[in-house]
Amino acid sequence: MVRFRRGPFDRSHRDEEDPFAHMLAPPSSESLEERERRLSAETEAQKRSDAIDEEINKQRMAERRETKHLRILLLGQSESGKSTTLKNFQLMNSPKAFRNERASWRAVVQLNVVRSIRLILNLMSEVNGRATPTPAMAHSSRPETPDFYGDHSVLGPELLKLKMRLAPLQQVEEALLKKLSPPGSADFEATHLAPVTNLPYSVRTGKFVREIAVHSNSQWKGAFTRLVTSVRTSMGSGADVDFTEDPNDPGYILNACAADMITLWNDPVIRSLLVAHNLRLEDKAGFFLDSLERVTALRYVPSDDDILRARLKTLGVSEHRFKFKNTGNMVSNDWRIFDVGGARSLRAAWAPYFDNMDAIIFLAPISGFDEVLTEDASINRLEDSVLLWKATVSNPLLKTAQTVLFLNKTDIFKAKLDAGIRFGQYVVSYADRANDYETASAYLRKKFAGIHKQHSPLPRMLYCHLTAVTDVQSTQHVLANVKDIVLRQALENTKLV
Ligand SMILES: Nc1nc2c(ncn2[C@@H]2O[C@H](COP(=O)(O)OP(=O)(O)OP(=O)(O)O)[C@@H](O)[C@H]2O)c(=O)[nH]1
Ligand SMILES: [Mg+2]
Repeated sequence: MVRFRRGPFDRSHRDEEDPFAHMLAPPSSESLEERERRLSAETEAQKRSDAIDEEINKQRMAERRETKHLRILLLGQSESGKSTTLKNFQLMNSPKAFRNERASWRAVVQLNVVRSIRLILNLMSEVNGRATPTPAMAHSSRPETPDFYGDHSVLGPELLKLKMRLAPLQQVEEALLKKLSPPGSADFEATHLAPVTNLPYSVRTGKFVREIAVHSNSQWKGAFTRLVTSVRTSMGSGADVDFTEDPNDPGYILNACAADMITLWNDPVIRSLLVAHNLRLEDKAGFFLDSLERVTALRYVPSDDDILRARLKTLGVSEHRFKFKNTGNMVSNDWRIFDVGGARSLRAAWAPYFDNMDAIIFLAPISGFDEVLTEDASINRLEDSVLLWKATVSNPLLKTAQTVLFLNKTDIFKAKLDAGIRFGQYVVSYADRANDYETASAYLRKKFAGIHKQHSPLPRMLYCHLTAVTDVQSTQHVLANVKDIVLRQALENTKLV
């Protein structure tokens, strides 16, 4: 019979083959007394060995607690409010550091202002272009809208002069972009807004006008280090920050254009033109036109609220580290929060971060029910959020993560419903239910919860909040709640509860 060796732990042959077995065996002449002494010594040795093992295990556990950080991933479409939520975390955790960065955000607010004004100027150019059709336009295949020749009559000479006087804003834009991302840096292309063109408005606002964006791992705030170090009060109003020391500060031109910008924004003709073209600037990201006097002041330093409202698109994925004080030391107080770029083309970069997340915060901006995606005008924003939510909750890599849903931008959602925009016109299944905030938000809550329940690979809780993450107070409350949920789960995971 052929015998197979079954491996190193095959006991049937061990004694014959182990060269130490013979040496370690008790002597054959061992007396009963000697045997007892030997066994007692062996028991003692075993106890010591067990104690050492236990100590090593304890150390390992402690090390694991120290190195195992709690991980939260922020997900959602572009402009859903992920980076704004991150700013709230920063404000909650280290308000001093957050406020020390005010100087950096000043340029972003200024860029936001320029962008809003440029949207108005672009619209004026288009309307003006219609007033004096070139022969090419006259033969253009572009369908004539009923107001094709009508708009020009409303743009009087005063408005046209105003438009010319605001032309230097383009220089401001260039200067600010250079500050945020110097030429040659990886961000220059991404941050660069296209110059004002004569392309039709719909085309310019679609593909050709790039949004201000900064790569998540770039050091754009570093460009402002000199200014940051000159911020002498980190908590105060920043009144003693002197930007006027810099002769090239774009704030000079912006300040000089302030009165004209205010006149333009408050002009009733411009307002009705915006309404006629369905351009609700006040709902757009980075809207500061109602605070022009304040934000164009030479010594302007953004408030907390301004920083939360400032819009800077994220490219890539960025990791942010926090040390939160926990109750007790059962779990790590080391937190990592991951902020991703939400535009469609950037979503492929998310997947490597799905593994091992303690929680995801998914932001669905419910105010987008009547809007389309900037990157793809054929897709309704709310529909995109719903599909993204479904894909997220059904992802097997995220099955053990706690799911927190923020139905965000409730302030804009409410304002739209109050203004008479009908939810049921865009969400057919809503039919003719009441067009009020309570009914519509409850409907959305139920729909998102239904998808979560139906598509989660494992049964799990859903923590859903109606949020406006630009509102610091209510958001801090919600985030404290999220922190508790993550901590509680982490404690359960360590089987210490
Ligand atoms: N009114 C209002 N504005 C909001 C709210 N949440 C975010 N915003 C604004 O919407 C804009 C977009 O928010 P971000 O946080 O930059 O969006 P994001 O999800 O990080 O977008 P990407 O970086 O492109 O993926 C910013 O100007 C915010 O201030 C909200 O609840 N209400
Ligand atoms: Mg972002």
